[in-house]
Amino acid sequence: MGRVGVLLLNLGGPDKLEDVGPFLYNLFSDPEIIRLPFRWLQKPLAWFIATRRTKTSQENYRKIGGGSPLRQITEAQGEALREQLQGSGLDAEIYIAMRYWHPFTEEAMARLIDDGIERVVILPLYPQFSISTSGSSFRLLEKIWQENPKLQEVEYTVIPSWYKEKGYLEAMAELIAQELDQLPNPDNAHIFFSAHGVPKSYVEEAGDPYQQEIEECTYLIMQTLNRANEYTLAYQSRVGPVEWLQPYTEDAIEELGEKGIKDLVVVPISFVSEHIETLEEIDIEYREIAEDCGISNFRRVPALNTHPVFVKALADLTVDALENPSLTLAQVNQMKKKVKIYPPERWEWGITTSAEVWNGRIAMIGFIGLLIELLTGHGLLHAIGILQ
Ligand SMILES: C=CC1=C(C)c2cc3[nH]c(cc4nc(cc5[nH]c(cc1n2)c(C)c5CCC(=O)O)C(CCC(=O)O)=C4C)c(C)c3C=C
Ligand SMILES: [Fe+2]
Ligand SMILES: [Fe+2]
Repeated sequence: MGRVGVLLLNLGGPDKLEDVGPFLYNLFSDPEIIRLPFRWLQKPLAWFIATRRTKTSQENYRKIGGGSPLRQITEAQGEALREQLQGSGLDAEIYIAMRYWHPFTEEAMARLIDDGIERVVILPLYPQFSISTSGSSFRLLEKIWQENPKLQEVEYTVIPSWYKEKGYLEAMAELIAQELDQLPNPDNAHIFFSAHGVPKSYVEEAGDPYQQEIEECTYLIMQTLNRANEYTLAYQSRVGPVEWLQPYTEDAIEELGEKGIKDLVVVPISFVSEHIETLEEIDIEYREIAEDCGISNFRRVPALNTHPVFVKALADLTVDALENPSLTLAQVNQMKKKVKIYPPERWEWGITTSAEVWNGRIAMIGFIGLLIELLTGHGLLHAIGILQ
């Protein structure tokens, strides 16, 4: 076998407060994060939203030490994986490919080519697939592969999602059990799975399998845990005005508080490293909500980070991927997008879903155009003299 590389995909996060604005701009420039009918609107809208969000987001990063720990943790995971693979006789180089911040996917691919890697395993650090996370990285990689002739000789295989992996489920169950057992009465605790949300339209219109994978993953973790505790699944971190997957974490916590739940063990399940949504959103914001509604014992299960059982699971996934038939990026992008075409391909007359979708979009574009014009002083209404 030629020289092997493992490409670890992750989202990336600002290392320091000055990075927050450009990081947010990169994130909102991605059509897999904000799905617009017109490409030309993407960059101005990304600039607009990033500019508006930067201050609040910086405040949140300030509360967790002035930047995201994601790069450091992902590097430690990469190093632990390299050692684990070496221990089982596979010498592999690890490459970290972030989607919106350093080390960018393009940088990782350039290094991988320079190092003369001949076989690559593409392993997203997201257990469940979403169009907005692994899907976005896969799409970018497909483009990089198509555009670089040097990559035509590099063999690769993709692991689309891996939430059913035994070692992953066992590591999650172990961490939950540890947290439950800190409580005076572990059997009475309510287990609260908090997944990162996505807009509802991703699932219902674009066919994102994310919700189904999250639900199945939650069920499998509970089976592995093998305890009789009651549990809830809710979705956190909603951004913007559209509807996201429900129930929202904040509402579900309040409801449990009203029902008289006193002990809550919160499990972050869409992500395997500590990041702003665990350290700030759960540990600070949701804890406050819980305490305000009478939940006196609020505990959060730590992220997997470099948990040895989890690292072993990543190594097993890598070895299995090398031993099994390869999966291409085109196959995975096709396979994971299985329901409706978005936007609807064929126009239908009357009060149809497609008409409603387009009406909404046209109204949104008009509204955004007006906002940008009011802020910048340039645009159609100024040109034709309606605004001065
Ligand atoms: C599985 C995990 C994630 C999904 C799904 C996801 C979808 C998603 N996220 C946004 C908007 C933002 N995400 C931000 C940061 C961020 N998101 C994830 C994970 C998922 N996102 C991570 C790991 C991070 C980085 C965290 C860090 O420590 O830096 C941010 C920036 C932070 C903030 O301002 O709140 C935004 C904004 C959307 C719109 C979306 C689905 C469409
Ligand atoms: Fe996010
Ligand atoms: Fe958030």
